[in-house]
Amino acid sequence: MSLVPARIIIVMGVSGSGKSTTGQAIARQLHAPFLDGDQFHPPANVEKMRAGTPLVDEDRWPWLERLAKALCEAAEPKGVAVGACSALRRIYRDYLVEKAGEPILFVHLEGSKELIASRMATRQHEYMPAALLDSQFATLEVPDPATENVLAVPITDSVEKITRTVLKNLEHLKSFRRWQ
Ligand SMILES: Nc1ncnc2c1ncn2[C@@H]1O[C@H](COP(=O)(O)OP(=O)(O)O)[C@@H](O)[C@H]1O
Ligand SMILES: O=C(O)[C@H](O)[C@@H](O)[C@H](O)[C@H](O)COP(=O)(O)O
Repeated sequence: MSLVPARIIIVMGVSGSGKSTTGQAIARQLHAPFLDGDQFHPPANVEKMRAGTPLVDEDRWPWLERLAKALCEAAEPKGVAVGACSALRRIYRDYLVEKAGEPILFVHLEGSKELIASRMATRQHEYMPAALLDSQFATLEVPDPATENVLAVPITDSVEKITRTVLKNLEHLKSFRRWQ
């Protein structure tokens, strides 16, 4: 499926894959607002993850809805907004699109568990333990480019290179012109 024009871009992937870092870099280049999914969790979700307990579907629906609606609002002023959200399962991605009421371009940060574990080991995170990485991979349903509006990029590339790759793909989306 060729990429569908979207005002909302969500950088997705397992914890530690680089969503916050890359999402901020893309937003900077687009002069767009950046919304980090981590900020939209209810306290109960944060406490659960901090305690080393993986979230389940029921924990995620209100979080995903809040983030989708906030991204819609954030995209109003300039016609673009960038988010970071693990969006691990296909049903979560479909739910984000449903609640946004418009297309979303997902950028999937793909990398090995070993590489991501090594990056988690050297980062400071408010609450997410590296011990949850296994459950993240167990829950991840890799997006299918044939049926989902997704661009997969390898996290072995630098943040700068990933950002360039994403922007290059946006150029083919007519909505990109409004952002320049
Ligand atoms: N492309 C990259 N190359 C090297 N290091 C990266 C890259 N992207 C992110 N990082 C580093 O990996 C760690 C995890 O990134 P982060 O943005 O916190 O991931 P997430 O938001 O998916 O949990 C951070 O220390 C970050 O600086
Ligand atoms: O289970 C999930 O859907 C994810 O764990 C999601 O909740 C997010 O990944 C965490 O908030 C940790 O944030 P980072 O992805 O920034 O590590």
